[in-house]
Amino acid sequence: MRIAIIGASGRMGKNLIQATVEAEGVELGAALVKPGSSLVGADAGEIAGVGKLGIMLVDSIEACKDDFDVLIDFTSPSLTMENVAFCSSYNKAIVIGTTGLTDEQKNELECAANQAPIVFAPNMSVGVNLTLKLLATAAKILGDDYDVEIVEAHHRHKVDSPSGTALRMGEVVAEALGRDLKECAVYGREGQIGPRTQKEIGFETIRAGDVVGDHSVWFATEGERIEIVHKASSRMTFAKGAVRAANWLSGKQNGLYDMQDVLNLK
Ligand SMILES: NC(=O)C1=CN([C@@H]2O[C@H](COP(=O)(O)OP(=O)(O)OC[C@H]3O[C@@H](n4cnc5c(N)ncnc54)[C@H](OP(=O)(O)O)[C@@H]3O)[C@@H](O)[C@H]2O)C=CC1
Ligand SMILES: O=C(O)C1=N[C@H](C(=O)O)C[C@H](O)C1
Repeated sequence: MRIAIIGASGRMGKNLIQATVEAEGVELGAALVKPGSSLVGADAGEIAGVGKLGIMLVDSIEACKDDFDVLIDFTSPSLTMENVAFCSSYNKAIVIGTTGLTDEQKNELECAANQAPIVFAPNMSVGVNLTLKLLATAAKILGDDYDVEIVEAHHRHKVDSPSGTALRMGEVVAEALGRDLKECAVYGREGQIGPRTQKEIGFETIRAGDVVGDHSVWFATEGERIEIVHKASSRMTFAKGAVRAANWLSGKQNGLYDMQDVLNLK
């Protein structure tokens, strides 16, 4: 599997280059940066701190389309949607880690998946994907007596809120409780808000310093509370998951998959 990484000089991009180089069964085919970037022509390995790889950074996906089988995209929603259109028109696989997509963009992914195999997941770490299973189990056992609150913390540069992972955690818990997250989610309370309603699922966001990604889900009732917590301490956990997903896509039929499929957790 030849992998192309777009957003190669970004926080995740550099980790993705390292994870690709370290993984078996895959190789780095291309690495892309923003059009006009001063990094065009630089060695992708040197940018990622893993030494020379002989793969020069480029700024056009069209120009390197023969150099890869699967694109890994951790960028922004609008760029990701352009890349999805490109990959589906050339029947290339794509692994998407970008968060903050609108409902309309998520629907477009479902259509594009008729023409290309796609893995789309807000969090590629094994730990978070196991946590999603634990959350469904906890919610089913605890039921409506326990208030659910989801607290997430990320670095100061993150642009979307709540995190994609927090939203997915909310969806999993809501589904297990027979609720629709769109109807029961409450974001960032402030002012004279009155008492909590029984079925709401609250989201709180912290943005500070260099936090890689913390998620904590509370189930609280009179007399006790349970907290299910995941803390990422390195972006390599996401990058390794994305490369695993890229490798997993080899020979897969067109369709929309997530990390639960990749990790066989369904
Ligand atoms: N699913 C998961 O497991 C994870 C998901 N994420 C998500 O991944 C996304 C990226 O996060 P992060 O790496 O921190 O963000 P960064 O801003 O560090 O990286 C994004 C990169 O994309 C580049 N870029 C922008 N436009 C283009 C373009 N037209 N062509 C090529 N490259 C372009 C940027 O370049 P420039 O800097 O020059 O603007 C930047 O290097 C976010 O949505 C985040 O939430 C993050 C971690 C884990
Ligand atoms: O932007 C980040 O950094 C992260 N984004 C993802 C999200 O929005 O859930 C995953 C991870 O927590 C890091």
